[in-house]
Amino acid sequence: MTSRAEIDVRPITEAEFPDWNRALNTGFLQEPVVAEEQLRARRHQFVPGRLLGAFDAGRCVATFRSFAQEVTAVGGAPVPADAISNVTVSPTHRRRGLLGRMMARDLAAARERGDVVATLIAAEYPIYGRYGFGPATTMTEWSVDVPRAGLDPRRAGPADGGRIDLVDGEDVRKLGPELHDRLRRGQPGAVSRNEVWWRVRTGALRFEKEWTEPFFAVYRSAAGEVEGMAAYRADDHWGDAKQPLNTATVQWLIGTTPAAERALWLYLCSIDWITRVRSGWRAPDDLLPHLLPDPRAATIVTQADWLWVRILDVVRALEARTYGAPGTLVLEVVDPGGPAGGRWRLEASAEGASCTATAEGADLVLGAGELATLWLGDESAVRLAALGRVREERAGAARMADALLRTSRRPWCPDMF
Ligand SMILES: CC(=O)SCCNC(=O)CCNC(=O)[C@H](O)C(C)(C)COP(=O)(O)OP(=O)(O)OC[C@H]1O[C@@H](n2cnc3c(N)ncnc32)[C@H](O)[C@@H]1OP(=O)(O)O
Repeated sequence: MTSRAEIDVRPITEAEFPDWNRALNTGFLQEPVVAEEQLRARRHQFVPGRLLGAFDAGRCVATFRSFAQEVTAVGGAPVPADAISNVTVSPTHRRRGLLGRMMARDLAAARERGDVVATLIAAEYPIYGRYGFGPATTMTEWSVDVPRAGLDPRRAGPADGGRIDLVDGEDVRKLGPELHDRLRRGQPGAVSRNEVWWRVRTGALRFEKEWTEPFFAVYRSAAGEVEGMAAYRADDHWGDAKQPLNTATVQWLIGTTPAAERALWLYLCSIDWITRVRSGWRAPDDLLPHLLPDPRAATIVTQADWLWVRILDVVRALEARTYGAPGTLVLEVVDPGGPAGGRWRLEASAEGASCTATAEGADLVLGAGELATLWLGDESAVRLAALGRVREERAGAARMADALLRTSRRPWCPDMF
């Protein structure tokens, strides 16, 4: 077997892209042969320098891709992020440090470029904490038992003068990007979607062999503004007594106003034959259950960590966001060999925040992963202190951190990437 040092970790060339994709599929336990059409489509994600591979005797045995993204901070500012995806190590080469080498290389380059954070969606919880990532948003998926929800079956469309129309992929590519941009400007934790995202979700680019068009629904307000959009599929399931028992599964649903969210969810829960609606990946405080006369008709089927964040630049990350109250906190961030380590004085006020390196005594001591977990406002410092993951050096500092950092609505990342 080739020794550790002989395995080359480096950016791939475009000519190596097919071999890299074979390794990618292998790592994700998918059919290793990637057809020419899929390769052509996936090539749109090839950015020189941003796809790493590990090569053993010329064969690709590990993959890693990062791309430019923006993640919305609390308060709405877009923050430049190094989004990480397609992380695999072939089963023949696991636990020999290949992920560690690829991650170190990518994070160093991200820091060099000036990215403020790195982001990813973790396949398994234990993988990324060691690299200074912390879970920063939570995903909840509901299953709605439609007959139990208590909706009036005579209801016909939105009651607010708005309307819902079914559209095709081309309309989605036209209307979706601008709608989504409005959504993410107001949604902490949301990430940017590039053109490839829209093309893949509408079948204009086929990353996978099997693709069929879902239903696309658009909500327009009484004033004619596009305020919401959803993609959903329905299965074909009938009961023994010849009654329809179909499930609608939401692929994605975005609304820039509560009226749009209400209209789209009530639409989905009132389609004839549909007796169950799977919500897809929502924020844990999504309106959905409470739009139903009987909220218990919506049961949680999945709840898990979702967007993981790694702070690369503490000053810019903390200055990019707004705070729930004015106050001063000195944070000692433990990040051995990493960019977030040090003691930082955060001064938050209505005018914004300033963050500077300081030699003062710390109020709170925490790891880089804990800082990332607190950054989008979803987690409580008091809770992390109770877990022993944050240490108070000044009594009441964790409570103070919560007053500053936490938000009234929870952050949400609608996307998987
Ligand atoms: C953002 C994304 O793309 S998420 C997708 C992640 N990919 C997958 O889940 C695909 C299947 N899994 C894999 O391909 C590999 O197991 C990987 C990529 C998760 C890990 O790759 P490896 O090269 O084995 O990791 P590496 O050897 O660098 O491990 C570093 C450390 O993390 C630990 N580790 C790695 N993966 C895991 C895991 N799944 N669970 C627990 N610990 C893990 C290792 O034990 C090691 O710990 P140590 O330093 O204390 O010995």
